[in-house]
Amino acid sequence: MTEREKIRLLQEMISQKRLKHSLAVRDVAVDLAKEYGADIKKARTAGLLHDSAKGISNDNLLQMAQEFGIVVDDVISTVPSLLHGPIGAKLVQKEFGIEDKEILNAIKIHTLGAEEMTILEKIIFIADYIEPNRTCAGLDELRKKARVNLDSAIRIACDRTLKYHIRNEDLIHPQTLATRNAFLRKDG
Ligand SMILES: Nc1ncnc2c1ncn2[C@@H]1O[C@H](COP(=O)(O)OP(=O)(O)O)[C@@H](O)[C@H]1O
Repeated sequence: MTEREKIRLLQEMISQKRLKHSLAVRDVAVDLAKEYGADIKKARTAGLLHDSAKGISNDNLLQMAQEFGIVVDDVISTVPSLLHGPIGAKLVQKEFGIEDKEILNAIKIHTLGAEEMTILEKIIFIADYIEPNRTCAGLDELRKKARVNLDSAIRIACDRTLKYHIRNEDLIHPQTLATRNAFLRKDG
């Protein structure tokens, strides 16, 4: 499938706004892949397709998780949109015919991260966070950090997510804290 064909299919799955975000994540991921010597083609594909499941309703995400045998923990059952990474990886395999494990895993874990991440996984995680359409305060500093120290940028991104959800009095998935602690150690 060419990239143009991928974009055409993706357009049927997600909103225009989400497509704009996906194209921007693709571009930032490519820049970071060049910076860090990662596989540019894989970064491009994973960046473009990371939010393929973002247009699926919570009820359908939960049903698909059951069909795919994806574990739904306590927090995820309350915040089913956390499934869009794992379900997205399955969809990208099924609908786009992508079999590359590294691409699929980068899509799977792009929201919560993991204690150990490949360079591609780190790039997709942080590109999603810093792409230029995101306008939250203080992001420019994180954008600069991502160019010089990916591990530190991931730790800061997790801190920001944790603070945001605490401020909102939201339920928080513990994987963000586990990712944050692991990257604090790497960084320190
Ligand atoms: N650690 C977390 N705990 C609970 N909810 C989270 C956590 N991280 C993200 N979320 C929520 O999961 C959903 C998907 O997250 P994300 O992909 O970061 O959203 P977006 O790309 O729309 O900003 C959002 O509703 C977000 O608020």
